[in-house]
Amino acid sequence: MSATVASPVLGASPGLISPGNIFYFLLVPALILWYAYWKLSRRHMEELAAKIPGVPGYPLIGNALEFTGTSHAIFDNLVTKSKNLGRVLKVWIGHKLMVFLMDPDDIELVLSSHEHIDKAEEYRLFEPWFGNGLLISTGAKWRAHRKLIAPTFHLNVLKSFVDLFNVNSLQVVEKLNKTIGKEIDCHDYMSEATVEILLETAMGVSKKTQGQSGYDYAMAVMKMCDIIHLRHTKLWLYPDIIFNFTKYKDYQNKLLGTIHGLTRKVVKSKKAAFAQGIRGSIAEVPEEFKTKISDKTEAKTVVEGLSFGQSAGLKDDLDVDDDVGEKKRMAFLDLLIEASQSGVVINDEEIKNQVDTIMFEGHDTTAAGSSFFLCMMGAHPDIQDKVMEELDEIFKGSDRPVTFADTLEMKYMERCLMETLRKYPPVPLIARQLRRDLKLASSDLVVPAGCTVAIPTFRVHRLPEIYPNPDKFDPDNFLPERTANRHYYAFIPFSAGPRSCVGRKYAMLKLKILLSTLMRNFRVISDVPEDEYKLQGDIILKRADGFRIKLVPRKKAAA
Ligand code: HEM
Repeated sequence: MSATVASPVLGASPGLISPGNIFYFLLVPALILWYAYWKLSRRHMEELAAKIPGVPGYPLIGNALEFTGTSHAIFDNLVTKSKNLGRVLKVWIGHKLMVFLMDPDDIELVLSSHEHIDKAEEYRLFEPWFGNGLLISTGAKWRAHRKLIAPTFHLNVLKSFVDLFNVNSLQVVEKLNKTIGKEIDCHDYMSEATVEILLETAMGVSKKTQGQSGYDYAMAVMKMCDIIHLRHTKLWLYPDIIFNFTKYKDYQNKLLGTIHGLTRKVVKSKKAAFAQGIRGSIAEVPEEFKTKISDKTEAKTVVEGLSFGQSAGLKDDLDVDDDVGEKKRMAFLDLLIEASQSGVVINDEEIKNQVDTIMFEGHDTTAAGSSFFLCMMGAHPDIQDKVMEELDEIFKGSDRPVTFADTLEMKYMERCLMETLRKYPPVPLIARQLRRDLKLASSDLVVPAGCTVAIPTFRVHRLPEIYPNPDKFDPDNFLPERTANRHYYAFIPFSAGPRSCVGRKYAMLKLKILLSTLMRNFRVISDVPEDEYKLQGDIILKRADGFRIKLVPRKKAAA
């Protein structure tokens, strides 16, 4: 071979020092150094994690295979496996550590803390949807916005929504009258109704002027949840760098177009009304629906269902009894727009984020809760009879609208609602990012900083030590004598502590008015026993087999 033919290596450079070689010489040690640093920085976490019991996994992927299959299969698998394990359980998903806590004493440490308030990293997938909204924000921003928003769900504001809850509930009855005797998925009806109720109450706009049906919005939300759940379970879709090149990204953009389209319109109409000096909801209430706004003495007789936790001697920012003053007693969007006029506490983009957050949190959770309630009525006719007896006692056959005072009399129905939220908590899992090690109360274990702490409400609500016969639907679980000595953190459908649900009183009042109106008009029939339900826990708990029920009229349906 002639010496003039350059070797591909030597010919490129007379020595070993080519730019390519320098790159490799530097890259390899840099990678080794980075890996050594990464391993070292995780040593503390891995040492503590090694002591926590868990399911054996595989190298590199850990327990990731437990999260494969259909939504229902994943949910079923996790629930079944966790039943036989202890109350603290570790799971590795690739390099990510998740520690599940099921002991109420441990849960209290996390949820009551003002330190462990950061949402888990997995919530970042909501960012394109909610931006920096209350559900996912943290630190000073979260604190300032929580302080601003919590009073807008004060009982005195909620009482002013009673008439609109009534009007909207009767409109659902009219729609359902057309389905008599046919099998329906009641979740479709509940989703549409809960979106429309939110528009007319917390947002204070008329649903008629929004040009897009609540149903389209609700369906877009449901599909967005499917995408987010898919990214939580199909791990290759989790990093944006891959997700952005998939068909799901385009689909997500389309869905967000529908979702943000509605919220933009809502903010625009409210601002226009505000500019004209109009305050409060612009939705119309026909004269016959106008009930007397209850006086302050009634607020003092609030039962535990509305004033969650107060009965257990616990208070948070929603349980303040003091009169917060006329100025602060404004509905959600009214107050945000007023605050934005000064531009200090909240700007326009942040208002949109909060509207997106409340529209999602406020509708999908209550749609699931009310749908499960109706299924429970169908599955337990004896319990349904008792609910009807109580309602007949309160309303004595009259068609009059529900008053706030009536809702306080619905003691048995409230127990049924609580029991529904126990067995089927709409938010089946709450997750936090730990910034500091957490020494557990139930054992000597320490949960390491840097991991995700997951609180599976669905499992906690079925602990046999706390709820004997936990799979039985038994509203008496919420008799005062039974709740009195129960650990407060053993029933957490609305979470608890500083990051508890701001909408819980709104939810309970709305559900009582909506569901009592339905139960005054219909009997629910269902021949699917509870143990045949196929559940899926993608963000919000649902029945994968559909919320199938039939309705028959309790009295002659309106023509
Ligand atoms: C049955 C109905 C509802 C249930 C079961 C429920 C449950 C929950 C839960 C468990 C959380 C904590 C989530 C977490 O930490 O990841 C939460 C937070 C929240 N909920 Fe609800 N919710 C319901 C209804 C509502 C309603 C009607 C609204 C508003 C109108 C609402 C607004 C919010 C907001 C804004 C947060 C975030 C609070 C914060 O982080 O400071 N929720 N909800």
